[in-house]
Amino acid sequence: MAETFSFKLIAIDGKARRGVISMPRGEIRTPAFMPVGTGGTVKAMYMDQVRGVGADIILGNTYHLMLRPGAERVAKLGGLHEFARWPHPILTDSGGFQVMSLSKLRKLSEKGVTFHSHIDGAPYEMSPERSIEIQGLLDSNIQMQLDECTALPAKPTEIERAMELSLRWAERCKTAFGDQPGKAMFGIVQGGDSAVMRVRSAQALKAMDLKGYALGGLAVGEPQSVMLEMLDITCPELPADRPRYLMGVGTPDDILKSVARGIDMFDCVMPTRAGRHGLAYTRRGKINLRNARHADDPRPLDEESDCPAARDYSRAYLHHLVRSQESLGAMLLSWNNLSYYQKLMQDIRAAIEAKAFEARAAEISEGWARGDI
Ligand SMILES: CNc1nc2c(CCNCC3CCCC3)c3nc(N)[nH]c(=O)c3cc2[nH]1
Repeated sequence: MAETFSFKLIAIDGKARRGVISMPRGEIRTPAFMPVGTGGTVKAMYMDQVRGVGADIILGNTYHLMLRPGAERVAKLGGLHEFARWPHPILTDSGGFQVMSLSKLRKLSEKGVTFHSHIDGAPYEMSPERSIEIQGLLDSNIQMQLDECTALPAKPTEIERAMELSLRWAERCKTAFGDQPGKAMFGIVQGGDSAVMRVRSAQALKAMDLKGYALGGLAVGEPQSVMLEMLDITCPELPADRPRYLMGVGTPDDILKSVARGIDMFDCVMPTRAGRHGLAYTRRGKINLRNARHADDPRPLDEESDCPAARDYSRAYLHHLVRSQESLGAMLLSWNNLSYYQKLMQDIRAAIEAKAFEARAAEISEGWARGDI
């Protein structure tokens, strides 16, 4: 265990990077996929299973946890690691993105954002300082700055306003965070789909000498080509020796293409949310187990997988569970999907070390294209 936060690059293949983040709570192998644990739980999974499929870090959700059960309550109970029995690193988002997408009657100003809880309508205020305070109360190991994510498409003046506000909030978060050796506060690059704004945001955040950098304002409905273009423009402006986190991404294809452009960390609700809706990720693409064609199929999802959910249950049984809305359906498919995503990241890390990333990425994509699932 390291006393401080450090990022080491182990291998580089083109722009793809294999690295490791060392922190007191443990190490994070990159490129990393971080399962989303919104209310202090990775839905339908035991934390032992989450660890068992190979996750080194999970996400907590400042917005949800501050509303229920409350950040001060979690702190009194020993912090999120104790509360949720996850002893490894936790990254928390700052809450701004969730406020704008979930809460009611929200008002944004220089000071921060005021809003009413989507749960009981109670009024709240989230300033950069309060967001960092809440993430501290949760004992989060990697804390995100409070930012404003611009929905796309947006007018250039709107993109510039939100990007500049986010930079001022980054400074305030850096001041509020202070110096916490074993923890990190990441800045978030904004700038919408504007190359000029992205470069300005990245350069200003680089000057703040932060421990890590997220790319925000993407995966908000823009075409994949636009997202990838923003990566091509932004990554070269960021310091090579700090981790880069692409927020909210994504599908396996998004991940392969983003690793190829220099991204180290990902988070996405897809594998767990899709699992709860009967969708299974496999080496040969996605399977919708609600579909009647699986009703008599005795084959498992993937006989070669080392995950019991993929290897020991027939598609007919999974189809039955999903159709009957049995909890075990969501549990087994979430397990399968997270296992698939972690296996994908393991493949990616090994391929970069072997300087064979491009070829391996092509093989993985062919597997999906082949279908016959
Ligand atoms: C899905 N697409 C997407 N997600 C974005 C997210 C959220 C990432 N996921 C966080 C977890 C989800 C629940 C608990 C934490 C973004 N977050 C911030 N702060 N800023 C963005 O520009 C930002 C942009 C994002 N785009």
